[in-house]
Amino acid sequence: MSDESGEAGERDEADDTDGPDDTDEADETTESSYRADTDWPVLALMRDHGRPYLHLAVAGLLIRLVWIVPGQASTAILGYAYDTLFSNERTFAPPLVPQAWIQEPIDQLWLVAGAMLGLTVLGKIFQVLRTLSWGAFAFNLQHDVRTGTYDTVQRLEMGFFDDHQTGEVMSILNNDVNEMEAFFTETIDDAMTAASFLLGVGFFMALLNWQFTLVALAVVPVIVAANYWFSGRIGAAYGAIRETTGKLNAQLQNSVSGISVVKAYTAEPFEYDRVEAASERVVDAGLELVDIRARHYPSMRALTGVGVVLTFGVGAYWVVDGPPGPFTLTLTAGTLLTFLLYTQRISWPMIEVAGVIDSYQSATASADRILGVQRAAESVTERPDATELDAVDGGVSYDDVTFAYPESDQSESDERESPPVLTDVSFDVDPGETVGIVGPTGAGKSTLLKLLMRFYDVDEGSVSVDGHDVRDLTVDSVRDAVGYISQDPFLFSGTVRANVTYGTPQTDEAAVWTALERAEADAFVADLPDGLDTTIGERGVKLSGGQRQRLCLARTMLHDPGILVLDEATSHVDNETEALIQRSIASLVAERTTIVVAHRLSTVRDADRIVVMDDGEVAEVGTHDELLDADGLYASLWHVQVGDVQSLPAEFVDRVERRADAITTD
Ligand SMILES: Nc1ncnc2c1ncn2[C@@H]1O[C@H](COP(=O)(O)OP(=O)(O)OP(=O)(O)O)[C@@H](O)[C@H]1O
Repeated sequence: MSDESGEAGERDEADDTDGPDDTDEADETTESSYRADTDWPVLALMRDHGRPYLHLAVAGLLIRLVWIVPGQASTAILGYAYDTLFSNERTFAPPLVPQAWIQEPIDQLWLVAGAMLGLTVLGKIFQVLRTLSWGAFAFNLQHDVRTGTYDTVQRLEMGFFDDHQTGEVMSILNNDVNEMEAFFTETIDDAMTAASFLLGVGFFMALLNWQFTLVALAVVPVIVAANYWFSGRIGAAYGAIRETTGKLNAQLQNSVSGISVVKAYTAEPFEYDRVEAASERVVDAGLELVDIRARHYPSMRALTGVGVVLTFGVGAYWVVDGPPGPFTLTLTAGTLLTFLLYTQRISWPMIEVAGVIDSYQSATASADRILGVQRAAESVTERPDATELDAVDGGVSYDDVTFAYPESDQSESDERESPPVLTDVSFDVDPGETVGIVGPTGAGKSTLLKLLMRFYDVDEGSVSVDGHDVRDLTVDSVRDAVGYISQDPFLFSGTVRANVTYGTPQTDEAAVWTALERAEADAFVADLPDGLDTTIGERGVKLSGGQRQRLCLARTMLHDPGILVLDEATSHVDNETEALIQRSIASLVAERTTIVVAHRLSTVRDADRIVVMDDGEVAEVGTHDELLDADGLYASLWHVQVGDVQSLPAEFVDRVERRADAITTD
């Protein structure tokens, strides 16, 4: 909060240098993707998030309004006392005070001193109340913006995360929201302080001598014009700073999270160059900002100085020689003293206006990005009449499913469709059945699972659970019914217990150990230094791939879903661990419908049925033996895996060679 008599609140540049990316190209392509392009984005955020705390803002505003006139009365009293007590130009007869109390000059002096002291004490009490109510409003509002934006981000469809870099989203949730805090807690109050100061001073000036007020405020139109110019320039500069800061964060996040690859390839100098380039772009944007400020603030001071000199020069002439030119009102020395004090003091709010514009434009650049995330289109939306999937039998059907990933052309801010990755896919999984999905890389296997989880919605056809189109069901109830174990299982930084009971926090210790036993994870967890309470590091880095996978299986066992989908769940482990995991998966699979995506065909050999995908289409369906007998794509893949390459048909070998050529050409 600025002191009312203090200097202009020039913003600290250090606040603004928190932020570039892989390449210059990426800079260009993501530029418009975080912009809401809304008029008045700060007001929109306040409207969306400030309602519950409106009473606090109103209290702060009322206190401010009540104090506008009394806040400037001391200076007017000083001028009045000078004219009446020292130069005897006027009689001492203040309103509302019985004349009998102020017969003697000493009584008059006491009254003046008492009034000024009373106004100062009352002013400080009002300032405390105003600061408390406005501060409470500002922090609650900022909290609401942060949690609201986070909630929106976690509900956005997966496509958003495919297109946006985590580091930049983090930058919005953290840096941009923090920028808003500075605006809510300081600038709004500073703006009101400056406005009420100007109004109060303007009121007393006009009351004392409206003609001389025109002279004293002659520089104001020039100041307004200069601030208008400043507002446009500084707004563009802040937009560039937020943009480059977000990209720097994205680059830092990329480089730090890929640190093991960086080290393995001794790519530290390369990564350093990328971070340096990104940081230099922030510096360039920051220097532009500094340049604009460096020109503007001194100009403001010079202009207000000209105002004081003008007031003194014309005022002194006016007092001595009477009103100049067209003016008619007389000016006393005491009134001139009051005007001089006012014009001196007015320079702070005049410059503060520039600080408020500066901070407002900074907040606008951040608010625009926050709203850009809050208003990101959701491609998976819940129908208003969506129903809950209650008791799950576990039947799953894919009917003529065609799907293409939405491809966003961010530089144009529009979306266009990429070629379909699934075309007319149909197959059923009966309750309790285990179905394997196999096929060459990129055939669309994982995509099938993502459609079932409603990470995306089909373009044509339908995916159903127990006969209900998943689009007619609530997203939560579908995801509750499906247990998904991916290729790269995610563990949160925290204890083994917190990770295994994630989603089922009330589980007792005995149930946790049972789940660990069934997942074949009990032995290694018991050997950890603190057992269930051992901290396993960010993303479980202190565990092996197989251990992580088994903890995820234990988590799924506690969750006990009606349908289990496994996406290459054993792809990252050795044969011994695979055998262990397969044993634990077997106990999960026995009780529920299971869909298993696998490259290692041995994983699905015993499945009730195997769906063979090829280039987004279903190529074959059957049991392992049926498919081998059919001697098609599955049989060829099987021969590759068992090392029997002599039995491969010529067209399969051709196909693999064409694919390899295509990859090399790409
Ligand atoms: N988020 C995405 N956005 C755009 N295209 C995608 C996305 N995810 C996958 N694809 C593309 O969709 C196609 C099918 O991918 P999918 O992951 O389903 O194949 P897959 O058969 O599971 O492959 P793999 O066996 O290598 O895991 C691929 O061409 C892939 O490049």
